[in-house]
Amino acid sequence: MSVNDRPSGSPASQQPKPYESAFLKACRREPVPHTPVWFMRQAGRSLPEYLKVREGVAMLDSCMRPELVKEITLQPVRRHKVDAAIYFSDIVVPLKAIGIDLDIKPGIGPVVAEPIRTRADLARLRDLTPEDVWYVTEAIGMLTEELGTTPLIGFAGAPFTLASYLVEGGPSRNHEHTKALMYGDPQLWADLLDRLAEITSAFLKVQIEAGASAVQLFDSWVGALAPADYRRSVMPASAKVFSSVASYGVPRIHFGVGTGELLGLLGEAGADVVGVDWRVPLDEAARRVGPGKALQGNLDPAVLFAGPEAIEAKTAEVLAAAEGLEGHVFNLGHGVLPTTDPDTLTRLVASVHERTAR
Ligand SMILES: Cc1c2[nH]c(c1CCC(=O)O)Cc1[nH]c(c(CCC(=O)O)c1C)Cc1[nH]c(c(CCC(=O)O)c1C)Cc1[nH]c(c(C)c1CCC(=O)O)C2
Repeated sequence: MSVNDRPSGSPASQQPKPYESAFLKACRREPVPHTPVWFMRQAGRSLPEYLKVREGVAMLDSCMRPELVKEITLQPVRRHKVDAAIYFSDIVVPLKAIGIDLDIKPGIGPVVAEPIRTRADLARLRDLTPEDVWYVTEAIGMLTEELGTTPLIGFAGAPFTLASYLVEGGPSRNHEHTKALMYGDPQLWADLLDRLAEITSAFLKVQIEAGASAVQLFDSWVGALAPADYRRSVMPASAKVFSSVASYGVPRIHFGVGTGELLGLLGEAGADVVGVDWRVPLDEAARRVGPGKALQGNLDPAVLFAGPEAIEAKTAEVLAAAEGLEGHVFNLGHGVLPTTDPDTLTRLVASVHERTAR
């Protein structure tokens, strides 16, 4: 029994629950009062109140302070009236928590001191326990209380995207070391991805057990792979993550960038909701994903710089392509860009709600 179950007679059910929220209904492909909206990277540098509370606090340190995590997670909910909160953290937090020496460098991203490239290196990836990430349990406990009926999305990096940072040692355009390992030593690669699947599964379970109502698996860089390689070398690990949390019954969202050719497989890996970037219109994405899944997306985040008329026109385009989908969660096709004017995001939420009110 989790906090996400339908209300019953138990005392815990007397608190308002997000079960009937538009966001969770859309994920379950049920009728909604309006199309729900949230934004990847809705918390972060686009918000002056975020920059203020982050002053003098390093990114990874901020992820380990429950009060600060709570405040940053709530900021975009208060300001934009989005339909869901996303837990403030980073995909590398569970790796840091098991003792990998890494940092998030401003303007660069995660940097790993000693890349993982050999069988001996694998031993550094030990199991993650709930005690390793006690601050996640504590922050989510506080958050679900404050959020009331607004759902909280938990998240993790998918095995491929985590492997890419670990093997390259940092952000990479071509993922050459990662692919060299994948093509050159398939057994070591499979063992590495399996290890990461275990860690990711444990991290998602901590978040769900603490009260997250949905989870998103970010495989941001998986669009670098051809479908046959994805199916053979990556999908088993991502599928393991999805099946490890299936019994909780919370919606599982799967997202990557440049995944037009992979959309069907991203669904097949075990997602209930497939995230789509801006390169494939949602009606075409629905054909590629097939029946039985909701879709999330897919306004180009750069459109938010084009002025109110263009934003409205492109929003209408996304919603028109989403008409007739089994379930649609409105989002950007990737994260909010740091220089985005936050007022455009607030207006966008209101506009989607107005245009889709039923
Ligand atoms: C690939 C990836 C990372 N982190 C994440 C991904 C997957 C999502 C995606 O594809 O964008 C996931 C992530 N990272 C962060 C969140 C917070 C929740 C939210 O979406 O609001 C989420 C969901 C906070 C963050 N994670 C990071 C920031 C910026 C650092 C800061 O504010 O000081 C935030 C708010 C740092 C980070 N961490 C990472 C990158 C590429 C960067 C940006 C580096 C930079 O441009 O400075 C790795």
